[in-house]
Amino acid sequence: METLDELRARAEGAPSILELMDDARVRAFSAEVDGLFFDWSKTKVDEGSRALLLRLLDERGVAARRDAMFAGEKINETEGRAVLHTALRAGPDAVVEVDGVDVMPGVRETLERMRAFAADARKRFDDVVNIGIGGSDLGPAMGVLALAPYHDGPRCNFVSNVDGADIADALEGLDPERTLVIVASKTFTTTETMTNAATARDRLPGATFAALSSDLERTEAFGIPADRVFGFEDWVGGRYSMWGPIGLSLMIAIGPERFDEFLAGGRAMDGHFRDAPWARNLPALLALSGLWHNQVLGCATRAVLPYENRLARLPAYLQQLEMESNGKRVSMDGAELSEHSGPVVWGEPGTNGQHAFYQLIHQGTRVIPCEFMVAREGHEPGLEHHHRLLIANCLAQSEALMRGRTHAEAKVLLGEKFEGAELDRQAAHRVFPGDRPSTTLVYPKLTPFVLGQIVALYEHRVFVEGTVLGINSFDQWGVELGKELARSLEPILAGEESADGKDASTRALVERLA
Ligand SMILES: O=P(O)(O)OC[C@H]1O[C@](O)(CO)[C@@H](O)[C@@H]1O
Repeated sequence: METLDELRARAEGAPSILELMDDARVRAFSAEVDGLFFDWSKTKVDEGSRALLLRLLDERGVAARRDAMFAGEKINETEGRAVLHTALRAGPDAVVEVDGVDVMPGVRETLERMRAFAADARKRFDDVVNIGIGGSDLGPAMGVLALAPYHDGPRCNFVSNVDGADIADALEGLDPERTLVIVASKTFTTTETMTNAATARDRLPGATFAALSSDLERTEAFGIPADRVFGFEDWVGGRYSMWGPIGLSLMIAIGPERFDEFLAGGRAMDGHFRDAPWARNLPALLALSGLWHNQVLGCATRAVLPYENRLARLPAYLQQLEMESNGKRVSMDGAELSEHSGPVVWGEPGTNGQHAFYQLIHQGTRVIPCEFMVAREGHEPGLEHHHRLLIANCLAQSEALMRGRTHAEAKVLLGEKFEGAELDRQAAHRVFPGDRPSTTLVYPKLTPFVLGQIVALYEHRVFVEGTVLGINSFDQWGVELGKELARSLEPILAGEESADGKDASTRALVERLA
């Protein structure tokens, strides 16, 4: 891609972030929508590079593909499907057609059924156990923790791992009469989920079961009556599904009205993504900062660092959203990508990470672009001083990464303690190279509406990055081979089949573990 080459050339010998920094830059390299403020001034993108990055969006036809997505066109070409998670949060008057048929009456009807079911479940049950994995787990699990201050419904437990410890621990001490087990699986075939669901049925007789799935035949075969099944269409991808039936546990936890606020937050971000010019468009700006760091500068990872303890599951949620979407090796036409695919995404809430892995971010030899997130206000009355410390730490980290500390400054700090060569040696360990990039997302307070804004912001960011790279962000063929091989190994481990066809290492491991 020529524009990317031009960007790489500009990045060579670009001024430092501190040299670029001034008030005008902060104004130019930040944008705000509905209280959400994104600052990407602490990157090395200058005006010229920003113009090229924006050009990339036009060259790659991002606007046309975005409009095609919202219009229900089948942009998930390898599976022949539309991509319409946005329909799950569209307003009451929306009309969204797939193959000439408006899908919104069905969406609204399911949402109404969910609301009635959730309202009743909030009275009848003390515990909800959501059994699902990947997109059928991470969204609601992340959301229930994030919105703990609004959680006034039954306790919610999330079981995902096929490790029997997960389901055994979750079922411990539950009263079947007061427990709702939700089997969440789009396909209703996923080994982990179906194994855990069968165990729950055996071990908790008398519990009420509900299902969230696209496959109504399989839910019936499992024995779940139709009035406790909430279906969705194939145009909702697993990792984009927490807005609909897969969000049922979240709706039960916080109540239907607050779930509506969550949907409204997502809807507001959709409107912004569709209407705002790219230069002020938050999903586009997040994507451009991502492309700059990953494809232009060659940084293979990015850290997501929420200064919000209740966003502890957000990095895991974003790992699936970003890495399952944009971790591809070929472009839409099947040709090998000419650029790297999406980055490794990882992170932990601050300030905990500061006492664990930030050492490497500050002084390691590789540059790790950091995405900080922080709220202006917390939820804990009387603990405002905690929140001030939280904000101070968040801002201190991005400042330290940018500013760094020179050898001369380190020597001054050491004062009289050392001299000569020993002073130089000791100072070298205390040098911070600085000029390390970060972005900061500031939100007013982690309400259901704001969580909706943030999740939709990241969804669209992934879409923009994927589109620029020519990737289909909505399939996940890369998970299939491991599943097939696990299916072939299970009977070998059970002693029912021979390991002869396997390689020497796998045979030796089977022998040790069988
Ligand atoms: O909801 P299902 O069909 O059980 O799938 C769970 C997860 O498994 C995957 O298909 C990957 O194996 C994810 O994309 C999906 O979110």
